[in-house]
Amino acid sequence: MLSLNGTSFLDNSLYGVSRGVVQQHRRVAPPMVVVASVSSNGRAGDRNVSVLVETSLKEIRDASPAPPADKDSKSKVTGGIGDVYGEDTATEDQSITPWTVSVASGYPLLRDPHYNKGLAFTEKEKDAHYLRGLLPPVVVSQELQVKKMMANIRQYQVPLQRYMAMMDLQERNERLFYKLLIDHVEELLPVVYTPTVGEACQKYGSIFRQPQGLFISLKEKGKILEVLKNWPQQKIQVIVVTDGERILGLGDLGCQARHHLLGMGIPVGKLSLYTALGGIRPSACLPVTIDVGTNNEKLLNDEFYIGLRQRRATGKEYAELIDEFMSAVKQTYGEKVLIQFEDFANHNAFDLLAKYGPTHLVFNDDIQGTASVVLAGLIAALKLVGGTLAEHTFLFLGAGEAGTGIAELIALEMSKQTGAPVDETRKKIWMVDSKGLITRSRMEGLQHFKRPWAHEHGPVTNLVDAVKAIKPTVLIGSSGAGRTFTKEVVEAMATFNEKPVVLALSNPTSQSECTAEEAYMWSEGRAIFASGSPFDPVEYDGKVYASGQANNAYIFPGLGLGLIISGAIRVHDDMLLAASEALAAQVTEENLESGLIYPPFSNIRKISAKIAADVAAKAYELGLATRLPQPENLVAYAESCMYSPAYRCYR
Ligand SMILES: O=C([O-])CC(=O)C(=O)O
Ligand SMILES: [Mg+2]
Repeated sequence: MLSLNGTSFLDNSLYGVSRGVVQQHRRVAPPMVVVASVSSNGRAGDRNVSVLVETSLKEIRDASPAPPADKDSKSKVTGGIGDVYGEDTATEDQSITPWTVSVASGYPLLRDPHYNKGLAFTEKEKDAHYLRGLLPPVVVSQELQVKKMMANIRQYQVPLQRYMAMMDLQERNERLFYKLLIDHVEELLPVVYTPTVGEACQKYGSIFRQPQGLFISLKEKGKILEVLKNWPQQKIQVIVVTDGERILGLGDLGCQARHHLLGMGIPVGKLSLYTALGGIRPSACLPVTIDVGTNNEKLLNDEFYIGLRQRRATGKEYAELIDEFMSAVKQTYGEKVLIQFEDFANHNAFDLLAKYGPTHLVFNDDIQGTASVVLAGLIAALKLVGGTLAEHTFLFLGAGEAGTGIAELIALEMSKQTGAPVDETRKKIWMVDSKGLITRSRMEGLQHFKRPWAHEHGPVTNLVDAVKAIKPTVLIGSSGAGRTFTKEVVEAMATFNEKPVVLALSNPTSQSECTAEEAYMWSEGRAIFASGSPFDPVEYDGKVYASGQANNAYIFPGLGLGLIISGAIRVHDDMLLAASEALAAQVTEENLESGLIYPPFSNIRKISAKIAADVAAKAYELGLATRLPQPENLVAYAESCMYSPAYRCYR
């Protein structure tokens, strides 16, 4: 262990670098425990920590005891609090030279969310890390902390208060936050994710918090490479990026809401799930908000708005900023970093995916993740309603990213199953947009992503008439418009289907096309229903109906893990199909009997490992994997790579 007294350590000429922050550090009373190294390019990496140290990896190794045998720290340089990677999963590339990491002890240690354990520091740790007197005498287990925090959170009746309590915890004690989220995933998912995150993005305006990700605005044009260097972590594996133009079904939230945290609400929320549900270590996740302005008048006129106060840049200006970002990311983190596009507006989302799909490891959650989760639900639903996919007829309300993305994946799967060309299988899928049924006669005015769904039919101007005309067996809401599956619509579905499949996908709950209660009531309890945001079980006619959550949160964490563990360099549609099939395979007879077409979220880490294994297997099969040789048991390998939120012992 390289454990040095701060003052003498800084005076030691072996460790040559000293910058302004070092001076600042000298004034901090408690000595420091430091684990340090710099990247091979000699660049001091971590501008946010209080000490920057330049030395070679070898010097640290020499100064370190033999690595302990436990799995967590295997073959890594360890020292004092935290190792040079800062986290512990096998998803790390052991060959890279690490970034600078320095870790404070004493008072700053209690303020560092990555290492803070609160009341769980042991007596030995209190002595070794200058904590004595800074904490009350009790030493509690992480389990007891979880119990206490859950009791605190349950005291709040208002979801936004629970959300804030969770965000506070994340900023205070990251491992406890993830332990809570993992151990109580079903209860806490609606708190840190949809619907509450959407409400938070819209409503919360008064509390200042720490920024939690990178803001890249037009002001940073020409400097994005430098901006990325300001982020404290170097080994990034997943980036979730949004430009805020279509947040959930809520529209343009610009740089979003009115304070720093919420500017990042969606990317931060998604990445929390990458960690909790998919086991990607937190320090490998980078949330990014691209700010090119907003067309939301309310925000533009809001004196507290934190984003660029201008209308959205478009065309060349927009494309150049994104292009600079994409290049800078690849240059900084290499070609195996996964970039997830989230909540871009339709007019950019498809183009960005088409443009960067061939050159980067990119994934659009709203087009591809939603598609994969819905296909999984449909595969499971077939066991209840009978028939093959190709024997069903699909009608979508909403022909944007989610709708056309899902439709395309269904058409691909049908084609795979029947051998018919995709052009043919698409004919079983119909779409209604704001102008009515999409038909060939409307072809000229249609955006390119809607055209494959324009079939021969006379004009139909609204959903009810479309339902009556097409007689779909499956009705899918991807409109972002709440309460659009009216009584008449659901009743019509129930007249010609014994078990109508009704999926109300739009988020958050306020935008859901109908509620679970409405779906069951209006179909006399016969609907197979799932929704993007969760609904509590409902009672109808003396029977309790639970409904599943058709949300991409089932897919992206496992898909991301699979891409990372295989070192994949591109996302392929077959990986999405593999993810769908893996998820559908996790739906048990028991789930189906109670009307659920998704497995419970309580098993999500196991499910993610299975999805990851099948996605990775597909990456190897397609020759897109770079991590060789292929592990023999991919499920076991995926599981062994997952981040654990258990506290580590600081020696
Ligand atoms: O965030 C969610 O809950 C699902 C999603 O991607 C969206 O609605 O845009
Ligand atoms: Mg989304």
